[in-house]
Amino acid sequence: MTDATESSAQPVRVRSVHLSYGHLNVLRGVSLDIHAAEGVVLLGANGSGKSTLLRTLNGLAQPQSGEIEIAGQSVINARGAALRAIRQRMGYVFQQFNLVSQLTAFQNVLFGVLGARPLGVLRCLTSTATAVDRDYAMACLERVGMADRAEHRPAELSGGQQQRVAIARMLMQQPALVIADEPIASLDPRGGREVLDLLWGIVREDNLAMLCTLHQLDLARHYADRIVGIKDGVTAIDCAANEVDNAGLSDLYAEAALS
Ligand SMILES: Nc1ncnc2c1ncn2[C@@H]1O[C@H](COP(=O)(O)OP(=O)(O)OP(=O)(O)O)[C@@H](O)[C@H]1O
Repeated sequence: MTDATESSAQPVRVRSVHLSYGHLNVLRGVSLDIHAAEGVVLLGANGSGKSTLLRTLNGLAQPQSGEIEIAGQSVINARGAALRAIRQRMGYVFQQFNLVSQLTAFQNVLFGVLGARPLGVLRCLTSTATAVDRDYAMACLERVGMADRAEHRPAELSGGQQQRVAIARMLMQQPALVIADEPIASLDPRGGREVLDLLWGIVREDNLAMLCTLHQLDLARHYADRIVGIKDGVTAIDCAANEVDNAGLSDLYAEAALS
């Protein structure tokens, strides 16, 4: 496949994915599409398999059957350089921020791109990153309003500030697809809204595709283009955010029947 075809390919295409952990059938035929510049919120009760589904997208969890394509590239059975190329397209924002505690905010952002290169950690620590990378890291910090905290370590930052640095680190990767796994679960309501405004604002401005798990239905409706809900291992809801009905959402959180 040519680069031009790859870049125009659908960011995420998941078909009939089945994944079990031993006897626990977590995903029993999940399908999901994310189109270019589309923001999708993934809903589902605790333990319904949202994080597992996210982990299948970058090959960290291996389904027993089904198809997964990221930008037209098959993830299942991808190894080595092919898997690394798929992962480089994806930027992550996690519930627990996952910043390196010994590194400053600036170094953590640099790590977003250097972590995948030879001697990447050393370059972050010894300031041997190129001027281009350093300038871009600072621009990413500026974009999330954290340039004045560039030399602070994570322990010196609030949760909301740490998540801003994590968003800058994600931007440093210049991803085509953003995966955000409960990005506000560790923040208070006001801080959470600020982080979601920032994250979704960047995604919209840069025309990125995003898959974001959330537990707040009002926020899902507010930010998403489309809402996908999983229950009992299958895609129970898949519709435009302004079309999702309350009964469907309540049913999503009614007692699950995983076995
Ligand atoms: N590596 C693993 N080995 C065995 N079981 C696992 C593993 N990872 C997840 N599970 C189980 O799979 C089920 C789905 O977990 P998952 O974390 O995907 O759910 P979730 O929808 O993200 O939940 P939450 O909303 O609580 O974060 C759970 O019952 C969990 O205990």
